[in-house]
Formats: sequence, C-alpha cells, structure tokens
Amino acid sequence: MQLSTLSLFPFSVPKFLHIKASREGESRCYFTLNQGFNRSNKLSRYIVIRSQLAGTGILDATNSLSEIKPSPKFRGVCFYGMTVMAGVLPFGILIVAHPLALIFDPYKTKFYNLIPKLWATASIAPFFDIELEGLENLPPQNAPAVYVSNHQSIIDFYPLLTLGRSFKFIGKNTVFLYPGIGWAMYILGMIPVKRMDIRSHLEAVRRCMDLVRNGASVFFFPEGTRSKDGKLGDFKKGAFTVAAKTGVPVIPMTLIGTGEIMPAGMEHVVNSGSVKLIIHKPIKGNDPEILRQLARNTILDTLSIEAQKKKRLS
Ligand SMILES: CCCCCCCCCCCCCCCC(=O)OC[C@@H](O)COP(=O)(O)O
Repeated sequence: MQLSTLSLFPFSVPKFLHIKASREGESRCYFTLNQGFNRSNKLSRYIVIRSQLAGTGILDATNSLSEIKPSPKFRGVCFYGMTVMAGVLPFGILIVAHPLALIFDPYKTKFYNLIPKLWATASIAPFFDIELEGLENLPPQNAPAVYVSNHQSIIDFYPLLTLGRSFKFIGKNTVFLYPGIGWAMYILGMIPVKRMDIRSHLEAVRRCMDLVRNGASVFFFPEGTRSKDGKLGDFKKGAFTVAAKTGVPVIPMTLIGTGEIMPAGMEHVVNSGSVKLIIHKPIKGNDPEILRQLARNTILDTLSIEAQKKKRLS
C-alpha cells in the first residue's frame, strides 16, 4: 500500500520534512529527509498514541489522523507571525542601506533585489508551494520592463517578489501607511496612486516613465483592485501607456491560486493550496490600447485553460 503524507503542522511542511504514515496494520512513522532517508524518532511515538486514541491503531485510525488539519484561521495567524518575524532583519538592512542606495543607485535598479526575495520566500514557504512557468520569458535582470498581472489577493505580491526582480509596484496610497511593509515600499521607491484622482494617476504614469527611462522596471495590477469572484476585471490603461511611450516591453503574468488561499475580504485566513505563476512572452508596441488588449487576452485565456485543467483533475 502507498505511503500517505500526514499534515500535523499548521502549514504545508517543506518536502524534505514530510511525515509519512505507515503501511497497512503498522503504526510506525518516519520523518523523511530528502525523500530517501527514513528514521524513527520521538514523533513516531506521538503519532502512534494519537492514532490509538482516535481509534484502534489500525488502518482507519491512520486515515483519520491524516485528516487532522489546522484551521485556516490558525494558519492565518501563523502566516502573519512568520511574515513579521521574517521581515525584521530585512527591514533593518533596508533602513541602514537606504542612504547608500540614494547616493549610488537612486533608481534602485540593483540594490534590494535579494532582500524582498528572501523575505517573501521565507514568509510563504511553510504555507504553500509556488510553481513557476515561463521563466525563460523574463527579460535580463536589469532590463527595464512593465510587468502586469491579474490581482486576486493581498498575498499576490509574495510569489512575484520571489522572482528576485527589483520592480517597483504601483500601490494604493493607503498601503504605504501600513507599518513595516508600507514603509519598506516607500524606501524601495514604489509608487503610490490615489483612487479616483486623475492627477495622482497622471503623476504615477510620469514617475513610472522616469523610472523606466533610467533602467528600472515597474509592476502594475492593471485591474486596480482585487477580483472578488476570481473573474478577470477590466484593465486600466496606465501600465500600457508607460510601455508604449518608453518603448519597453510589457511582460504579462498570470497568477493562479492566491485567491483561493487568501480570498479578498478574508484576510484572516490562509487556506491550503498552491500557487502557479506563469510568465508570458514579452509584448512590444507603441499603441497602449493594443498592448492592453493583448495583455488582458493572454491572461484571460490562461486563466480559462488553467481552470479547465483543474476541473479535469478534480
Ligand atoms: C519588511 C521587508 C520587506 C521588503 C519588501 C517589501 C516589498 C513589498 C511589496 C509590496 C507590494 C504591494 C503592492 C500593492 C499593490 C496594491 O496596492 O494593490 C491594491 C490592492 O492590493 C488593494 O486594492 P483593493 O482590492 O481595492 O483593496
């Protein structure tokens, strides 16, 4: 009989640390290190005791144990705790390095690639896996570009930061007031936009063009808000105006799964699941409207293909 993975932790445990249940009729359990090295340890006794309490130590009991899953709310608390803890050191480094970055790299194209990547990776690794597709479509590290993706959840930026690109996010102005993360966004030279304020939008587009012309990359969620039902919203024009006027490529990306892990309006939960980030081929052109349609259609088609794949598997 096949071994099955138990979920005793509040989050998905890295693969090298999976706990595997025993064969039929046996109550022995293992920590599997790198899926090859099995050894008994104290935890096995713990599992046996739980399984006997749950039933009789037979197969059914093992199965019921595998159903013990921490609640999404508990995982949510762990997630926020983890991201705050993981952020303390990077935030300190940002503050110390900031004066140097202002002098030597005012457009922050080289500094800070690694810090957000490490922080994002540490924050999400215990909770969900990320599958990356189309990495070959990413332009070279410091080639300016306009990146866009669909937006379903406030955790969207974590998988994006794991790419280690120093793109500047365009964010809602209120996000910049959040302790820690908002301040880091300010230090990293990200761009605030005020909703329903045309002057603020024009100023953001102007700042983006300035950044791109100086070698930086910018990141837009062109829907401007999170999708509440998983459907792709309309795309605003700003991102595509920046690309068309500066001649840099648009890199569309499709994010799948974040909306199920932390849906809009349910920021206190972290459901189990996994995330897929697909990087599409760059699009170039000097007509913002065409760029907008091409990028949206690419993401829309991909979301539909992925939804069909998921349906077939379930
Ligand atoms: C602590 C050290 C860490 C250093 C790295 C920090 C990098 C943080 C990057 C954060 C990027 C956040 C981008 C926010 C974009 C944004 O503002 O999207 C709007 C939506 O969400 C909310 O809109 P809505 O759905 O209408 O509420």
